[in-house]
Amino acid sequence: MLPPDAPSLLARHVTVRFGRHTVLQDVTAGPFQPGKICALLGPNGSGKSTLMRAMAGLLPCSATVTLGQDALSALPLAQRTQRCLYLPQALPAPVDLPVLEALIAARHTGRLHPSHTQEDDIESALHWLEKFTIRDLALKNMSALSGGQRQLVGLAQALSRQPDALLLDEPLSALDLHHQFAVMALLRRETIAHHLITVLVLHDLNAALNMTDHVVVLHNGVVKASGAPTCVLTPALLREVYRVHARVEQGADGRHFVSVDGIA
Ligand SMILES: Nc1ncnc2c1ncn2[C@@H]1O[C@H](COP(=O)(O)OP(=O)(O)OP(=O)(O)O)[C@@H](O)[C@H]1O
Repeated sequence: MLPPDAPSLLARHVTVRFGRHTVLQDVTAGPFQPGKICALLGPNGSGKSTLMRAMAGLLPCSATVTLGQDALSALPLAQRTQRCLYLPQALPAPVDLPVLEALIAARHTGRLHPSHTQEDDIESALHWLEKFTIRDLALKNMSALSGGQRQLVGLAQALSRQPDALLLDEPLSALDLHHQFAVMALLRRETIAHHLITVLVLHDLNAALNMTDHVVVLHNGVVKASGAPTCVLTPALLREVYRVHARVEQGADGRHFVSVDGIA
């Protein structure tokens, strides 16, 4: 049950230009609801990362971003990041630091925890490593991790900071099938348990269909459609936006999948 005052995230009037190229034109995205996972979809170059970075305050742009009654766009960046955290598509830098320390450093970024003891910090870091089933990496150096392991550590760092809203840019891109499913299931559990607002960029439409509550489709600088995944991903939208002849089908187990017949 959600608390009655649980805030939702809303971005309005997002216009972003790079030189003469207008990437987003007066986009309204949201409200993204607490306790729900929303996938931001769209073809390459459609502006998904740009929209996320604009929502997180990482791009100079005209936009009004609110979290409940609070205008995030009026907050200093450090404060804004505590409430609405963007995890970029690029993997965390392979710094010369053990994973455990990288987790502790992330917990302290932009925030002072005067009441936290070193034991608290270590316990919290181990807790998040455990959740991502990577506790065995605790003492390994960040620079010695594989791409997928770095992505898992980046996600653990992001979740450990406990923002109100998490904006995850292609969080599954370096993960094998097992970890893709495990991470999506973990995100769902955390989203529900902590009334998190989780927005993620996905290219895997099957994951969007089966593991998210809502999708927003970007195309040519505007929101083309938004709503429940199976309602939005129609053959007409897949043809126009993704340029494929395809349809969503349902397997005997109830799960949905995209069946592609060819390129449109
Ligand atoms: N810093 C920048 N300078 C100039 N153009 C940019 C910049 N960042 C993004 N763009 C352009 O903005 C458009 C949208 O880019 P964005 O990264 O938001 O797309 P995306 O939907 O996330 O794509 P992908 O699925 O390929 O990651 C692209 O045409 C890109 O070339």
